[in-house]
Amino acid sequence: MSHFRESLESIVVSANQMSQIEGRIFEAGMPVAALMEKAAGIVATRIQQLYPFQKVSIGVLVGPGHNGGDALVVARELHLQGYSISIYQPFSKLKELTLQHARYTNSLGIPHHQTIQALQECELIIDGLFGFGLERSLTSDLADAVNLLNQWQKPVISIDIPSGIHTDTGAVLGAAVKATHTLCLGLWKRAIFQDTALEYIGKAERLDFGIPHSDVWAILGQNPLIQQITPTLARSFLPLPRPLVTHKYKQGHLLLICGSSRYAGGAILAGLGARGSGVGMLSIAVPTSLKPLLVSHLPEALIIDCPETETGAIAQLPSLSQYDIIACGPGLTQDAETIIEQVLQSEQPLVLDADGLNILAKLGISKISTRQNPTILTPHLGEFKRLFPSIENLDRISAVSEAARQSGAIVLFKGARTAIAHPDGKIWLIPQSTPALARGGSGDILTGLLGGLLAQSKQPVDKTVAIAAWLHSQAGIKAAKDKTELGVDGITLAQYINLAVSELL
Ligand SMILES: NC(=O)C1=CN([C@@H]2O[C@H](COP(=O)(O)OP(=O)(O)OC[C@H]3O[C@@H](n4cnc5c(N)ncnc54)[C@H](O)[C@@H]3O)[C@@H](O)[C@H]2O)[C@@H](O)CC1
Ligand SMILES: Nc1ncnc2c1ncn2[C@@H]1O[C@H](COP(=O)(O)OP(=O)(O)O)[C@@H](O)[C@H]1O
Ligand SMILES: [K+]
Repeated sequence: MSHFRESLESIVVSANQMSQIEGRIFEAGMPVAALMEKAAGIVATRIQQLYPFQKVSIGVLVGPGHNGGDALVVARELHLQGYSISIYQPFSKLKELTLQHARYTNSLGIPHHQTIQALQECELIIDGLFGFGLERSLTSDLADAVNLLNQWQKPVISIDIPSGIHTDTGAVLGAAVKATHTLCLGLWKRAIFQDTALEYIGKAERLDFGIPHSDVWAILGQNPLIQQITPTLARSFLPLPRPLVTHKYKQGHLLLICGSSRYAGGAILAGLGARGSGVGMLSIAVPTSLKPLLVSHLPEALIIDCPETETGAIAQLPSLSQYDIIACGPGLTQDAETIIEQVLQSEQPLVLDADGLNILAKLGISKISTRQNPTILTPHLGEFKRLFPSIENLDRISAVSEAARQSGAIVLFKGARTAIAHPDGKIWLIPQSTPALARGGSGDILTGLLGGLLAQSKQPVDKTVAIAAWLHSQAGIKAAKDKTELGVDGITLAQYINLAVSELL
């Protein structure tokens, strides 16, 4: 892919932004019908690549707007190529252009049906009910039709976005088409990155139909607020190549503070994540009784044995001044409150995870507001709710953005699709991952990896946080490919980090 085309690949837009971008194109003179012909023509070509066997019978769902218009153009082209097409068109009132296409497909003899049952024998469904113009919930008859379609469990290709999914929030509006494949038109829409929409989107693909870059930048600005991490961005954010003349302390010194007699494994896994980052020097502060265990798992790390509480948590920390980055939390238990107070006073960038976050929630999130250097919070949903109880009823992308704004921290919101927000409004999205990571210990690996990359990086902190999350997901994907979704324990995951890096280069 050329650099020119690739630069649109990272862009993620809302419905409103997409409609403004299209609006500029139309205002400049591009006929609406010509743009539809272009976009839908590319969809039809892609469907032919995916299903080249013309004997396949295809059902096409047609909505009232331009998504329906796209679907009719696709129906026409596939019909002319010899495919057997049946159309489901439940609306009598159509937008003018869509109506014209419907007249023509009718004249070609393609059957138009008002009930979805007529499509029951079709082997493939193309969904053009609604695109980014969906503004209210699907009503009863239509919702019933969509639910019935989902029960058939046929291959479904959705045009632009699965119909019924809100383009921004990814919420299901009444009912939504469960696609096996989504062909996103022109620019990635927000919903593609929302956990709530994932089961509906299937395999997502962006089809470029030649949107002028100037129109995109005119609406989004040169530094768009929301971007997904692409391999090109990931490559440019990595702390590579290393300078030839360097030494270990110049490649970053990370202090991990983690573990307790109850949760020893969290410290080991965070250490292994840091190992995967290639950090120059790794120190790990653990309760004194854990030292021999940590030394045996991580011979390269400097293990600092800390006095421990009666319950086996870290009671006291060494001086923190010599480290580039501190990452703190995995396996601490809630008894480590005093040390969280101490790390909050530290002058370095600070990553807080797991019990570090639970203790911070108790102390109050405002505790981080006086910190001079960045604080990075890495909550999963449960931790997020404890930290930000006032953020309710928002989709994940809006929620993480609001959390960063309220707290002044960089917030990495873990999930099936992890999202990272900077207090200035910038958001990074992680496009792919694997449920193989839904497993105790995956998050500890991320904490170590993130700390280790931050210690080495010369990039802005939010970019490094994003690349850590991206590598973590990629390592999971690669491990799951080799070992199945059941084979990605923490130690395995850590070993695949390096493979994710080397494949990127
Ligand atoms: N305008 C163009 O020429 C292009 C449009 N494109 C397509 O156009 C789509 C956007 O088209 P539109 O703006 O027409 O919007 P949609 O086709 O997504 O749907 C909007 C229509 O559905 C109605 N509607 C919304 N919610 C409804 C509900 N719950 N129940 C019943 N009716 C409902 C609206 O009143 C409107 O008529 C994109 O997703 C894409 O597929 C792309 O092909 C690019 C080119
Ligand atoms: N369904 C999923 N798909 C992709 N990634 C997931 C999924 N569930 C969890 N993850 C990832 O796995 C990690 C789990 O972290 P966390 O919940 O902190 O676990 P732990 O504390 O047990 O290590 C996060 O990076 C999260 O994004
Ligand atoms: K659709």
